[in-house]
Formats: sequence, C-alpha cells, structure tokens
Amino acid sequence: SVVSMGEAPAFFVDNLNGNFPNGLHSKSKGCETAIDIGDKTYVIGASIESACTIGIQIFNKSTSEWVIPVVLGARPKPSKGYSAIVLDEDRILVIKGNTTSDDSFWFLEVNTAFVREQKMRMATEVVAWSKGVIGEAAKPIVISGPSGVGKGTLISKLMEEFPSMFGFSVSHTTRAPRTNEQNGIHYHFTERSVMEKDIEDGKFLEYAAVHGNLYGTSIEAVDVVADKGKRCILDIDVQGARSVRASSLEAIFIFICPPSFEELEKRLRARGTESEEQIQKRLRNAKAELEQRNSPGLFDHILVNDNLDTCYEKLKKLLGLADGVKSTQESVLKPVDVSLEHTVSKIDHKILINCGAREPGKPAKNMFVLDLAMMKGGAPGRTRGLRFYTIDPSSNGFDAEALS
Ligand SMILES: Nc1ncnc2c1ncn2[C@@H]1O[C@H](COP(=O)(O)OP(=O)(O)OP(=O)(O)O)[C@@H](O)[C@H]1O
Ligand SMILES: Nc1nc2c(ncn2[C@@H]2O[C@H](COP(=O)(O)O)[C@@H](O)[C@H]2O)c(=O)[nH]1
Repeated sequence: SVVSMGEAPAFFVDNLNGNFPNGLHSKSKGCETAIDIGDKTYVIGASIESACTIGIQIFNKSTSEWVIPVVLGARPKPSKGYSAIVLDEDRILVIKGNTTSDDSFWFLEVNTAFVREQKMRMATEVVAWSKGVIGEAAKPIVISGPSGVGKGTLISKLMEEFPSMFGFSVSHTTRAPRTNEQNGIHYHFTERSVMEKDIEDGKFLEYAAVHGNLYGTSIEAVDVVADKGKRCILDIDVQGARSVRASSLEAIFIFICPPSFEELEKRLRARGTESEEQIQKRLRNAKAELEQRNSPGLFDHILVNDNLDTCYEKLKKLLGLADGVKSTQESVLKPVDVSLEHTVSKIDHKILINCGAREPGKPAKNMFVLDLAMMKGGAPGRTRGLRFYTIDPSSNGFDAEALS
C-alpha cells in the first residue's frame, strides 16, 4: 500500500529529541528485556530452554515467585538486542534488533482471548508468540462443492496458469492417500489421535468429518501461503466453508455445481479412486451439499462446471483475471535493516523506531514508523496488517516513504 505524504505526523518530528508525554519510551537493552504488566514482570530473552529460541520467564510480584510459562506459537530466533512495548495490556510488541524488518516485529501475547482460553484449558500460565507481518494478504478463496464436481481440477488449472499468484492450502486428513497423492503436497496425511490433539490445541482454522474421515485446515497451512505473498486457495467441504465464514478469516466463497446429478456420478466413477461403498456415501452427501449452495450469506458465487474450459474462464473472470492478464505478482516488500541499537517510542497506535544517527549528506533511512492501527489476526497465527515507513525528520514530517 502507498502511504500518503501526510502520513508521517509532524508531531513525531517535532519531538524527536524531547519527551513523549503520551507514549512509553524504551531502549533496546541487550539480550534480555524485562517489562511490567500489572503485577507481573515478563523477562524476555533469558534463554532457558535452548539457545535457538527466546526464553520467557515471569516474575509474579504479588507472590514473589518466578514462573516459566507454556510458550505457544512460532517463536522468534534469538537476537543480541530487543526492545519491548506493552500494547493494550494484553500483548507485548517485541522488536528484534540486528535483523531485517521482515523478522523484526513479534508479538508476545500474554492476555489475549486466545491466551486466556489456553490458560483455562491447560490450567497453567501461558503466553503465545505471533509474528508481525507488514501489509495484508490478499483475501483467500474458498472453493466448495460435492465430491467429483471438479474442484481439484479447476484449482490445478489456476495454479498452473498463475503459479506465482496462488498457493494451495494443504489440509490435514485421516483418509488414506490415493496412489498419486503425496504427503505434504496434496494433504498432510495424519493419524486421527494426532489430528484431534492439534484441533484441541487450537491449531486449526476449521475441521469437519467428511465422508467418514476427518479433514481440516490448519492456521499454519493458510499462513505459509500468505507469507510467500500468494493468495491462498482452500478446497474444503460445505461444513468447512461455514466454519471459515464464522471465523476471523475474510475470504471469497465459491460453490462449484455439477450440470446434473447423473453427470456428477459419472465423473466420480470415471475418476476411479473410490470403492463402490465410498461412491454411494459421497453421492448421498452430495445431495445435502447441493441443497446448501443457496444457504443465505454462505457463498458469494455459484459456478456450474459443465464444460471445463467455460467454467474455468468464468472462475478467472470473477477473480479479476481477464484474458491476457499475466501473473501480476503483489508488490514485493523490500525488507530494511533494524539495527541492534535503537530506541522505540509509542504514541497511540504508532511506534517510532530510531535506529541511530543519520549519516551527513545521506537521506534518513534510520527512522521508521510502525503503524499498528490496521493490525489484525494474532496467535496462533500471524499478526498482519502492520504498516511500516521511513520518515525524514529534516523535512518537517512531510516526507514519508512507504515500505509497505
Ligand atoms: N467439466 C468437466 N467435465 C468432465 N469431467 C470433469 C470436469 N471437471 C472435472 N472432471 C473430471 O471429474 C473427476 C472429478 O474431478 P475432481 O477430482 O477435480 O473433483 P473434486 O471436486 O476435486 O472431487 P473431491 O471433492 O472428491 O476431491 C476427474 O476425473 C476430473 O478429470
Ligand atoms: N472441511 C474440510 N473439508 C475438506 C478439507 N480438505 C478437503 N476437504 C473436502 O473433503 C472432501 C473429500 O476430499 P477427498 O480429497 O477425499 O476427495 C472434498 O469435498 C474436499 O473439499 C479440509 O481441510 N476441511
């Protein structure tokens, strides 16, 4: 996104050498940072578990006890310096120094809804990491429809024609692999007990029992696609579509319909991947799925897959991929360096990061604003929607260069 010229507030620029009456002021303090929230002090960076992750210890001031919490989520690798700022009393923004902006912003959630739920479930102290990502991912596309209608075929065509634009959300399933299916590419083939535990641990965006097996979309499956700057495609059943609609993930929902029930049966049989018993089960379920295609507020579009090429063209059209459009990659963000020594100051939802003295005669590339106004998501997935731009203090705040 492009940030308008007026985005960098003159307020920051005027106060660069002064105090920040409305904000906290924190300096990166080496490899360990302590921060207070209520009667707890969170010590971040004391590596107690291993040298490859940032450790967390909590000192409870009211009981004078140290607690080592359960740490959930993808954890940042340690750095030589961090600074930390409390946001809304429920999470700590941890800025890693000595790294680039694509790995610098992390949120340690200490009292968000997700963490509170996990604390209750585990009856212990819990914190959760969520990686901060600059910019928003394009809305994922949910494709639903009865078994054998051609969802997979249409998705493969789209991914083949636009490989840099789309990425497939690899679901988990307890179903046995078909002969041509590869683990980690078509599905993550999983033991039921393992999948049930992961569901309980909050790792799934949605899951459902489909045709006698368990299927589900992990939060990670959607995040890894978005992290590559690609638009995620989910191939899930109608129950799953309903769950995603009720989740915080904004998506476009498309239902693929067969031209007739007889044609659906013909395709399912011609595919030759299911036993007669499975085919009968899938056809029974197809009736119920077809009935739900007009369920109010569920699907944004319904496409009939009669002739494959015609249906594919319609799909491309509704995704804004008119004929001749080549794979237009989202603008790729160039990461910038966040130095080891830096100071951070918070004013409302804006964090000013000052990475040290400007070199004479060179444009200022050392003073950044991290804008959290549009942030969304969070543990157990990423925190997205961060905006990041440089400001030039010598130009009265009217020179902001967007980095996101
Ligand atoms: N428009 C079409 N006309 C004729 N055959 C088609 C058409 N679209 C797909 N097929 C064929 O129908 C069969 C089922 O398609 P596909 O496997 O893509 O269905 P699906 O909706 O992904 O099924 P499932 O939900 O079981 O994974 C395949 O053999 C495919 O080649
Ligand atoms: N709710 C979910 N449904 C899913 C997921 N992954 C696939 N599916 C649906 O299951 C059926 C059967 O698939 P098959 O590969 O065994 O033929 C099909 O309708 C898929 O859309 C998922 O993660 N969640």
